[in-house]
Amino acid sequence: MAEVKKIAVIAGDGIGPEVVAEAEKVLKRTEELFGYQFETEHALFGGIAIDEKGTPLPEETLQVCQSADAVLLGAVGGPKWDNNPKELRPETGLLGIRKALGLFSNIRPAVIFDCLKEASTLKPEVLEGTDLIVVRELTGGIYFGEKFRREGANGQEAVDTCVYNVNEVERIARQAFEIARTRSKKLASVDKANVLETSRLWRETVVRVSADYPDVELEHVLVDNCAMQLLRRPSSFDVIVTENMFGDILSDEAAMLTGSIGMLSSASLGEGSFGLYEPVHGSAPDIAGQGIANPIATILSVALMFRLTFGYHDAAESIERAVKEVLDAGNRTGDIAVDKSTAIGTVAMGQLIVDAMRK
Ligand SMILES: NC(=O)c1ccc[n+]([C@@H]2O[C@H](COP(=O)([O-])OP(=O)(O)OC[C@H]3O[C@@H](n4cnc5c(N)ncnc54)[C@H](O)[C@@H]3O)[C@@H](O)[C@H]2O)c1
Ligand SMILES: CC(C)[C@H](C(=O)O)[C@@H](O)C(=O)O
Ligand SMILES: [Mg+2]
Repeated sequence: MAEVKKIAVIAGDGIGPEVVAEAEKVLKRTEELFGYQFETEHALFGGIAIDEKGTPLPEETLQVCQSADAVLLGAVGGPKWDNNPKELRPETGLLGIRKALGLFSNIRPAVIFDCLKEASTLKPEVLEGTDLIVVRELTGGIYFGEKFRREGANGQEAVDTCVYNVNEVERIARQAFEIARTRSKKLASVDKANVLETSRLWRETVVRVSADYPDVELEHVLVDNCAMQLLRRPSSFDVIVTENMFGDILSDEAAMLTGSIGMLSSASLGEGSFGLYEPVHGSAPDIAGQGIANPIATILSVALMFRLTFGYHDAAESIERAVKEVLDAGNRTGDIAVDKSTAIGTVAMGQLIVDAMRK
């Protein structure tokens, strides 16, 4: 009998609950097919937690996550809470949970399915051979530096500070080199070292760490150039490592190589095997409640959880193969459909994937 794995499930807001429900069906099917056992515990987080508990990250939610082996998260936020400075500030919500759980490394693979090339923003010949991962530093940089307002000579000023220490850069660099080692041994470190002091420290540190990885070919790319090269020569990238805000932006850009942000899964990791798994997309208030969100990013996040936290490679492969089969058969949610009139909904897509899973 396999050991019971505890998974904290945080559905969140907007389309979060819709896509997480499909991912939970995948967990259940995995138990039936492979005999693995999962104990799920649901917790409130984000806007719904503000409404019900008065805070985006209640203490009990943090405890549920801390006592679990992994966290499955949908998405949080929405217009109801976003603009109220007292409510869903990212620093108390998403940023707070990442920091509290020590999740400094955010892995965002952009997997291109051949049959979806028609949905991509790029021409098929430019996309050919593209398979890349953005490794985003997650608990430092301008997101976490001191922020304040002050009265300046010309009126009110707002200040966001960007801080990185050498240890923060070194640990993410080492992780990216390790990942590159398991792939095509190419690492692009993205910074803005022609302008930013944090980027100069970043580059120096990556260069120093690279001495321990002589088998990995390292290139440095300035972030503005990287944004352009991602559209010009995406297949020349394999692993991209970058700081928090650059990684946020570049991973949304990379999503469009796959056809939609509804396809991009992610893993947020710390030092051990514990991880938080979530789609890269947000709560999509514009389509929430309509049953049309693409659940594939969340379902592929479960596959990442199986690989990176549990080592259940057989079950991960079963999910990934099922997703490919369902897409190859022509099934599309609206975001990846060329002919929108043929699009299927969230539940139908989830069920097709569950039904296609095999041992
Ligand atoms: N990790 C998270 O929880 C997370 C991530 C990003 C944004 N957010 C929050 O989500 C809210 C909305 O943010 P946004 O609109 O900038 O970004 P978003 O990712 O929610 O949506 C951007 C666009 O992509 C579409 N989209 C996103 N996911 C989709 C899916 N699965 N299927 C089909 N289409 C999809 C949306 O309909 C929208 O048009 C904000 O409150 C933001 O702070 C949360
Ligand atoms: C909602 C926001 C705080 C978050 C981020 O910037 O990290 C999101 O965009 C993401 O990519 O997970
Ligand atoms: Mg983002």
